[in-house]
Amino acid sequence: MTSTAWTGTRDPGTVDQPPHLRLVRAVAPIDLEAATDAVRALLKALGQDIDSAHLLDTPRRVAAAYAELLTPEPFVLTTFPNDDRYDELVLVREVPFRSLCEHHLLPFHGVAHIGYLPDQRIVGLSKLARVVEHYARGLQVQERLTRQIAVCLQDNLQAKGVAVVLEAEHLCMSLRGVRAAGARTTTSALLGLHREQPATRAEFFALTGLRH
Ligand SMILES: Nc1nc2c(ncn2[C@@H]2O[C@H](COP(=O)(O)OP(=O)(O)OP(=O)(O)O)[C@@H](O)[C@H]2O)c(=O)[nH]1
Ligand SMILES: [Zn+2]
Repeated sequence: MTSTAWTGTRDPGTVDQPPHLRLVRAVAPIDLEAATDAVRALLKALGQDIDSAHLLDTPRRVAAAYAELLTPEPFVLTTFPNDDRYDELVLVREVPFRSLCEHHLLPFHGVAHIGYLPDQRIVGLSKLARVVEHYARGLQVQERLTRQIAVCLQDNLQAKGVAVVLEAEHLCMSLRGVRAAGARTTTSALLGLHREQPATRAEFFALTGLRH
């Protein structure tokens, strides 16, 4: 069973070495052999010729692909002292991401825009993209993914405000079912001053190029 607990461990740091948060998410171990057997059974049940030369190794490949998409990589959320007292918005736009829709196990993919208003510490810019990647690995809904990214940053940066927008296409909605190809879903999570102050919120949306 996959745990729904999303956890972090904090290195308390020293005077010279600031605290670094190592993000790790508790997930149950993956049994690749059992997953391979299950994919083989699924293909058979779906009427596919599992003995064909082309499909022989497909169950193993599919199991490995899902294992990759469901396994978050731990990383260190490096921060630095905000020595220059930078107090304007930091915004990283159009970070590509992909995740798996928990209803159909089909991908949804798009871009994330992540902004924050620093207080005492600034974060390594690549870490904003790593937070997105970390929470995108797993079975998700877009709303939860958006909020998890924002809450993680708020909790660990103690920023004055955090704003996250995801724009994504869900293949369960474009390839099959309603087949609304090209339809994109936008979700947002605004915390702190981004939630409380209309001007702060407006600046974020203006710089992302999004209407609000
Ligand atoms: N809110 C939300 N819904 C999602 C997300 N990803 C997929 N869905 C929706 O989950 C719903 C599942 O609905 P069901 O009626 O149980 O599934 P279905 O019969 O396959 O529905 P259709 O896709 O309409 O054919 C669908 O409306 C999907 O579009 C997501 O990230 N957030
Ligand atoms: Zn879906």
